[in-house]
Amino acid sequence: MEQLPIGPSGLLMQTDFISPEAERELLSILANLEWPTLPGRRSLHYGYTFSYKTFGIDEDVPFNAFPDWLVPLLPPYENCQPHQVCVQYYPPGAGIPPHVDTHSTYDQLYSLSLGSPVYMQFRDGESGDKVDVDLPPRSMLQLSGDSRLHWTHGIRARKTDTLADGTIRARQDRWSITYRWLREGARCECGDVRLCDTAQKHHGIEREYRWKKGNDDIKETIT
Ligand SMILES: O=C(O)CCC(=O)C(=O)O
Ligand SMILES: [Fe+2]
Repeated sequence: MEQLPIGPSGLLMQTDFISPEAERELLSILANLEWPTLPGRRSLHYGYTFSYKTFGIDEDVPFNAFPDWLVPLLPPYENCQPHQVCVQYYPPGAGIPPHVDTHSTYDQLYSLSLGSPVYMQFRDGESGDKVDVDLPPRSMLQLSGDSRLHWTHGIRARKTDTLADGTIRARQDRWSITYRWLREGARCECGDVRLCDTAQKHHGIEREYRWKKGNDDIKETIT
């Protein structure tokens, strides 16, 4: 993994995490999965299920084992397998609102991009800085440090991205595989009252949860 020269600190990428042939095979497997019939972004979940009551894992739902095709795609950088994996499909024009993945619940966070390249936007709510990071297909992205905790990330819902040289790039179908590990003790110590649910709880801040269709473990942040 290499630190990206742009964006918040802690943003690491490994390009060509899989070969173009492996990507082609994978996309034919994904095409045959039973996706929810929704307009816009669609998600499938493996591993543990998120609980809206405890904001941790739902102890009542058994671990949904990783299918064979997913196992070789698990990031090899951590000392255990992820606790939760979310496979998402974005038709052209679909995005994901700016958010941080829940601090208290999740620790490490990785995402593998497949299909269309897309710009992911990182935002620092404090300074107002926005940075567009191009996610090439077959790249593995790690969000750690500031990029994980103190900047939001999201994908604008639009059909094109305008590149740095002014070229307009049409979006095609995109898939991503997001990997999450549970945070030990389910408490985050970062103290960021804007974005951290643990810090907000300490300060008695009532948060407004807005659950997302098809990707329910993500909530809108209060930037
Ligand atoms: O599609 C992606 O690459 C990332 C999606 C995301 O931010 C998430 O699932 O939390
Ligand atoms: Fe996310």
